Amino acid sequence: MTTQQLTHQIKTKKSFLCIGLDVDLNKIPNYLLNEEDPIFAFNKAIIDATHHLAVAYKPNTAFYEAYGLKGWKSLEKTIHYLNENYPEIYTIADAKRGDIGNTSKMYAKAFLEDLGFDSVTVAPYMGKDSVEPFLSFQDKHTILLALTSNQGAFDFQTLSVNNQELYKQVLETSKTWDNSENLMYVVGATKAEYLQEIRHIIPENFLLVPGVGAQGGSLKEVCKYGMTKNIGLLINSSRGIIYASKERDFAQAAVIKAKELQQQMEAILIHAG
Ligand SMILES: O=C(O)c1cc(=O)[nH]c(=O)n1[C@@H]1O[C@H](COP(=O)(O)O)[C@@H](O)[C@H]1O
Repeated sequence: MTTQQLTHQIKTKKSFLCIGLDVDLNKIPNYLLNEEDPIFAFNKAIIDATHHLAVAYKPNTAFYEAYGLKGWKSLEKTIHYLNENYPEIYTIADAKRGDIGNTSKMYAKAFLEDLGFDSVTVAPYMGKDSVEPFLSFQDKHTILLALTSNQGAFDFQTLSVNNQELYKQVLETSKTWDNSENLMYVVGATKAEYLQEIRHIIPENFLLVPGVGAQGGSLKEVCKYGMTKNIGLLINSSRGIIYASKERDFAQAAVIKAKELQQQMEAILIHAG
C-alpha cells in the first residue's frame, strides 16, 4: 500500500487507529480455546467488529512465534484474512528484525512477500546494509525503531554520540539510505515531548506510535507535536482494546474501546482542519 492510500483511508474513516493483535491464550475468553484455531478465531472476531474504526492492524509476531508452528499458521491465516476481506486495511508485521544484509533480505521476503504484510518493524542497530534490503520493496514500508516507549529507551537511544542523541542520528542517517521514502519510524506515545524535535528532522514520514492505553501515553500530546498535514500518525493500542472483556462480549467491548479512541481522533482531525 502507498502512503497516499493510507492517508486517504485515514481521511475517509476519520481514524488513524492501529489495533495491536497481541494474542495471549491466557487472556482470551475460555470458550474460544475449544476452537480449532483459537488465535485466529479471536483475531477474526476482533477484526470483523472493529475494521470500520481502525486503519491498521499490527500483529506482534512474538505472540505467534511463542506457540510454534500453530502460532505461525494463525499469523498466516490472520494476514490472509485481512488481505482478502479488508484490502484497504494497512498491515504491520511487528517483528523487529534486522541482520546482515544477506539475512535481512530473507526476513524482508518472509514478511513483505511470503506473508504479504504492507510493512515490518526493523531495528536500526546494525545499520544501512541491514535495513536497505527491507526498503527495496515497492509500495511497502519499513518501520524503523527510533525512540521506543519503554524505560530502556534511555539506556542507549537518548545517549549523546558526537553531540547528538543516538535516536536523532538514526533519523538523520536513515534519510540518506536507498529508498528512504519507504521509511516510517516508531516513537513511543510515552515520549510525546520529544516529537517537536523529531518533526524538525523528519517532517513528513509516518510515525507508528505505540504506548497509548496500557502504557499510559497521551493521544492529545502525541497529536499536538507529531501530526503533519497528511496526518503522519498511526496510533497503536493492543491490550487496551483487545482485552477489554474476557467474556463472550469481548469483540463488542473492543468496539467500545476502539470507538473511544476513534472519536477522540475524529475530534482532533476536525480541530486540525
Ligand atoms: O514496535 C512497536 O510496535 C512497539 C515499540 C515500542 O516502542 N513500544 C511498544 O509497545 N511496541 C509494541 O506495541 C504494542 C503495545 O501494546 P499495548 O501496550 O498493549 O498497547 C506491543 O506489541 C509492543 O511490542
